[in-house]
Amino acid sequence: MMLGYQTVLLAAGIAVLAGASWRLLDAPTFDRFAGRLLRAWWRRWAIYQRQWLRVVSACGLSTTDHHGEALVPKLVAVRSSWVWDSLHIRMAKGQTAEDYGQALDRLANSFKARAASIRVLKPGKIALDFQRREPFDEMPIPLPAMPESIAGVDLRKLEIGRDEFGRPFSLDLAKRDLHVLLAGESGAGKGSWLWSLLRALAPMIRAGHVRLWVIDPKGGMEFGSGREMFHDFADGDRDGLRLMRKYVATLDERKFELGRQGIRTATPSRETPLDVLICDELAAMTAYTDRDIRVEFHQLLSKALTQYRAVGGRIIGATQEPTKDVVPMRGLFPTKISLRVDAASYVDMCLGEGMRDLGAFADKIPAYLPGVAYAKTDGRKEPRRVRAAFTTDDDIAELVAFCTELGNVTPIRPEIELPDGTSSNPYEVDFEDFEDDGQNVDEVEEVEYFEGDDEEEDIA
Ligand SMILES: Nc1ncnc2c1ncn2[C@@H]1O[C@H](COP(=O)(O)OP(=O)(O)OP(=O)(O)O)[C@@H](O)[C@H]1O
Repeated sequence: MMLGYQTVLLAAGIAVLAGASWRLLDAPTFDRFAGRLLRAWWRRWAIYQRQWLRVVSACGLSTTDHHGEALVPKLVAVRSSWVWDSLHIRMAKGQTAEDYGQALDRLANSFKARAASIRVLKPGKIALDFQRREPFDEMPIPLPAMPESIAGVDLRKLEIGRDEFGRPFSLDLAKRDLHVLLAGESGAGKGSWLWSLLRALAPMIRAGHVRLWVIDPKGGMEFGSGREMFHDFADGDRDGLRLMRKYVATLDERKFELGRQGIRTATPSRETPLDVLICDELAAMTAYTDRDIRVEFHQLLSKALTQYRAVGGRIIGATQEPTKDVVPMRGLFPTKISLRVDAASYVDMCLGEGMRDLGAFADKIPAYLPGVAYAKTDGRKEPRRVRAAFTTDDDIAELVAFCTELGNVTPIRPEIELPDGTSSNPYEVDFEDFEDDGQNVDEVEEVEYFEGDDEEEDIA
């Protein structure tokens, strides 16, 4: 049966209307499933293919063969994400990727791109990546309000910042983001990610349901101001090893204790707190230190990453160089975050093989946008571009005051050397001496954080 042109027009109209409403209602999922295909198709024909010949000629990328015939590189495919367009190109005979590298700025200007980069896909084939927009230029990232009580903390949704569509971005320390690796060069904004996470956990820290073990081996530069709210703190490499030993011994003990009781998973509480270990510069513990520290730390860290998930062990490791020497165990971190990194090769080292090809151009994050990162979580193929909110020194002071006001955080007390050569902790208190009058504990309903409902997270 022949369809009348009115029917075809009507069907097309309905499809356009449905697409437009979908985009309006949920731009991110529209982009993920339909937008990027439509956009790639549209941009290929409307922009790149139309201007291709002119641009490659103007940029000196077309040549001639011995008959004087033009040899022109071929545009074979266009892929498009919200921020980047990738042009797959078969180079003309006699060309190398280097030729395109030298013409990169000219190509970017010709296509009005903000930045460009080149990748070799296979012999004879390259990808040119053009950044079209910078969503974070215009987007303020509000610091999420600090939850007031532990009832307000959902371990599955610890808000850190916003993604490139302006949606809240959260980490899930209950199930998905059990250990997190953060890579970023100096000044890339690793601190903003770490402090945002602590802020989201604040009431649980205050109640003693989350304990923080912090190794800041660069002399306490990043975390020194928070030491009062940490269960344990080390500002050097040898002390970091001491802390790590203690962490592993504590969780080992808990693992065996719960095992003896037949409990397979622990619920965060004062008895079985979520023990979050943060190491601000892994390289200082795993690479640039004495061999004895390196070897033992590496062994303990690998153990901590593999054995304590169910009993409340979480590791957040940060590094400037996500190389094999520094983080040989990076495959054990289910969630990886790459802020601005020094080298293109660091992107896949941090996020995993092939992530840069999927659009995680972390080496191209502009220096004027600290806190922007690509986040790769298990179970999701593509990385997401995200910016963490910025926690100022005043916010940190407020956080520390809040977390310590009930006195549930074990204070860091230095050991002092006694005249007889032994050492003692002058502040050590035997807690058995005190009756717990229940005043210092937040009222909470018991929530099973590690097992239980499988409610879908908001962001697929
Ligand atoms: N999310 C953010 N939003 C806005 N500005 C930020 C953000 N994160 C960091 N900054 C700015 O960038 C500066 C450097 O950030 P930060 O010290 O966190 O980097 P870093 O990666 O921890 O560096 P280093 O490894 O040298 O400690 C901060 O002082 C702040 O001014």
